Amino acid sequence: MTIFQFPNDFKWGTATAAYQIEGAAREGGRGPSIWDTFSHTPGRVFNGDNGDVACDSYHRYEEDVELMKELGINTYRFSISWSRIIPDGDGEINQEGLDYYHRFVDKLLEAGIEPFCTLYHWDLPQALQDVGGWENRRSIDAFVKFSEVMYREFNGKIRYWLTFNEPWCIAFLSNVIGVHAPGKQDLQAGLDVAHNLLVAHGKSVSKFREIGVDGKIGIAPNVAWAVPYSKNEADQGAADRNIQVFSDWFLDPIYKGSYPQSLYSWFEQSGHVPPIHEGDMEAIAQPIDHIGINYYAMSVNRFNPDGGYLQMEEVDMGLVKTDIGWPVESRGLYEVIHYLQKYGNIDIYITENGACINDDIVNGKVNDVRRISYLQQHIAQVHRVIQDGINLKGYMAWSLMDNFEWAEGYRMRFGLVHVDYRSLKRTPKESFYWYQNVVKNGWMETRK
Ligand SMILES: CCOCCOc1ccc(-c2cn(C[C@@H]3NC[C@@H](O)[C@H]3O)nn2)cc1
Repeated sequence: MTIFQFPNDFKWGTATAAYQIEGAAREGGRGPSIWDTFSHTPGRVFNGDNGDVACDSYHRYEEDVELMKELGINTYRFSISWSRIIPDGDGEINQEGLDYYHRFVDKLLEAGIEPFCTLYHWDLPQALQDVGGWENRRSIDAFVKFSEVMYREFNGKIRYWLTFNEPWCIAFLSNVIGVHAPGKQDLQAGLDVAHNLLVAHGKSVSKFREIGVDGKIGIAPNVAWAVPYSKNEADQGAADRNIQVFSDWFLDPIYKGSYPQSLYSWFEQSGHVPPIHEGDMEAIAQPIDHIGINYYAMSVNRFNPDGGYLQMEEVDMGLVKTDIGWPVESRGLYEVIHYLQKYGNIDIYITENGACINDDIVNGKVNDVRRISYLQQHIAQVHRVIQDGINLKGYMAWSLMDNFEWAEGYRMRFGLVHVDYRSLKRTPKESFYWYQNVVKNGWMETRK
């Protein structure tokens, strides 16, 4: 038997996001977001699923907090629906929206659970998209205004903040690959969005410092770890580009004040460059306190001239996969966190890690042993990283409960808690009780 002992002050949590769990899409003064539009556009989301109701957490948040108390976590990562706070993106403030999040955050604090708040988890107010969305620099000032409202309103209640969740998804998955909202397939649009969200991030961090918020702030890139299929240069280049587009493209501007040269040149060779205005790179490079890392899987990459904007393809090496088709390989978590040490021994939180395992309820239980195995492997890697002296401060399992998995709709389940989408009944899975034990003990044991 092996025991993996974690620091006493380690943050154990779970994570969710507003559009994926709240529902109440047209209640409480909320305005439409790009995900309301996208999910109601035929063909964009599996089965025509949408977030109109989701897990109904807008009305059931007290029940959700009770589940968190039962789970024993000390941290809960959630996101703010921008269009609940400012329905048209940069106009009037909706007090009902602020009131909702005060009720929710107060419940967390009463339960002794640290709120860990993501300001932007993909749900841009539609009114801003109508005038170009993140391609339009107007969204920069709109985001800074939204973030200022939140900083001033929740200073003293929320101490841990993230500006953006998964900037690669916001920029490239949504505007170059096109499977997420707004569903564009235009490389220049992706570079414009990536740049403008970075400027918005930096200006929001400056506002956070100017206000003197009692807390810490950062950003949460989803990261890729990739190894080349062969030793030939073309395959190595493909793997490097894949890694860099998720992490370096965003963290180099923040930590170094410039884009990574090799990937910048890669895009430039096809005539695409970020729309850098005077002062932008200085605005982006505001010091931050932590980064959140979202890790799910690693990949084996090889060069393919027809392989999209990176001329890269992932090679199926026959590994065990989760039910969304991602290979289970926890080694990548260890490798990528070491890779990120080039930015210094920064405070890192694993703000998302989990498995899509679509087991259903049988005789009142969900025996999701594959999710337990996935979590065990990845939490062991977290322990290795800490043993190496890296400042890994916390782990938030994705997700507390099954929820709206974007273009996959409700068919893909990542939760420790099962949700029946007809009755909205929550049922803790076996992985919930396994994780509860790890959190309670502060250590994890494996059989051998
Ligand atoms: C035809 C090519 O198709 C490419 C699809 O490419 C991807 C890549 C990555 C993802 C992805 C989904 N998640 C989980 C979420 N993280 C944030 C939280 O909201 C979770 O729901 N992480 N990455 C999806 C699709």
